[in-house]
Amino acid sequence: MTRDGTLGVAVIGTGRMGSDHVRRIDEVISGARVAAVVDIDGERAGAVAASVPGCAAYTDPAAAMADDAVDAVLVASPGPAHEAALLEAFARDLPVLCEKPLTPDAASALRVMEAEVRLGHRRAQVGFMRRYDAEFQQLKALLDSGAFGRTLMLHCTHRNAATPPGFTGPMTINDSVVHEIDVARWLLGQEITHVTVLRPASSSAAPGGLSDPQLVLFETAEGAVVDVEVFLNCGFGYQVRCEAVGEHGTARAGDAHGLYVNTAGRWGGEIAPDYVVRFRAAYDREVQAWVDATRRGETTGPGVWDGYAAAAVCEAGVRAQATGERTPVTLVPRPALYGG
Ligand SMILES: NC(=O)c1ccc[n+]([C@@H]2O[C@H](COP(=O)([O-])OP(=O)(O)OC[C@H]3O[C@@H](n4cnc5c(N)ncnc54)[C@H](O)[C@@H]3O)[C@@H](O)[C@H]2O)c1
Ligand SMILES: O[C@H]1[C@H](O)[C@@H](O)[C@H](O)[C@@H](O)[C@H]1O
Repeated sequence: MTRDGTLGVAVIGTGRMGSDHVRRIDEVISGARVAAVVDIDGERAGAVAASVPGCAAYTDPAAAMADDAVDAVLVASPGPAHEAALLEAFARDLPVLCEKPLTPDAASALRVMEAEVRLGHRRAQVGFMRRYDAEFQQLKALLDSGAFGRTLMLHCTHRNAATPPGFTGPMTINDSVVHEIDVARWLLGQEITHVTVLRPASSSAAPGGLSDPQLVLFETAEGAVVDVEVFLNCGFGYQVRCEAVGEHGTARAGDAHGLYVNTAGRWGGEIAPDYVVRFRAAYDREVQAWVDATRRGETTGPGVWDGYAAAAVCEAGVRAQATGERTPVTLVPRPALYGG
């Protein structure tokens, strides 16, 4: 850390999320600065580095992590590149904020978890940003207060305007539904034991071969049921909602549509175009929380066990998607490092 205690961060991957996190660290949050950026596309890394005073550009994550100005790492490369970056950071005992998913499959997530367990202390926070969204936090506090009794069901909606090019069927689970997997585990405080995926007739807006929308069902260890409508080419905007059904009441997060407007014989609010807009404040809080905890020498928030458990559920989900069968989730025992 620099003499004033500011955290020097290397941001790995300078695409949509990485460049937004660079802007966030540079302009929005306190206690950190972007010391380096890394992208296998050197031109992109160079262009992003040029926008931040004193920022170095690299094409190799290991070289950036060896830079003396780097105290911590924010991983925003695509999921398949996360394992290598995490293992390199652990080898140097550097704190990490890793964008979701931790890794795209359970075996690689397990390798990452084993490496952190060998290190002997938690070093990574996983980018499940909904845990930092104000409405989701209110919902969590309400359920934890016990006012609604046991939570019996969650009804979730996850809609995107359109999928980016190259989006595949398994990504529906691994990249999108992974958020509901984390939200369900977090809100209910239970592991998911079984996954079922139903595939209605696809929308004509779905790119060739992609099953969209889908209905994903989770069953949990204490008998709760979670349904997720995931519709990634809905066309009209970005919508994420979660309604909890308790014994004594229901509550729904995700309806804040900004200004409520009456005009020309109609009433209504706005729908965010994408996650960058909808979850802007949550990303800000998430990165600030990571920086604050790291400067205190702590690791907080969703961690590697959460990333591993989510990857195991995703793996069952991808199998359930292909077979149409109710598919069990297999988890290794929870290591003591994560409260097991
Ligand atoms: N939390 C969220 O809501 C959210 C939203 C979008 C994306 N994400 C996650 O953020 C990550 C990045 O997604 P994105 O949409 O910004 O992708 P992107 O394709 O826009 O950017 C990825 C960047 O990483 C670079 N890259 C690829 N391999 C690399 C490597 N080995 N080392 C360094 N750089 C590498 C690419 O050249 C590209 O510039 C993914 O894990 C994704 O799932 C999270
Ligand atoms: O990578 C993105 C991101 O995680 C968004 O939050 C989610 O809504 C999208 O479906 C997914 O593709």
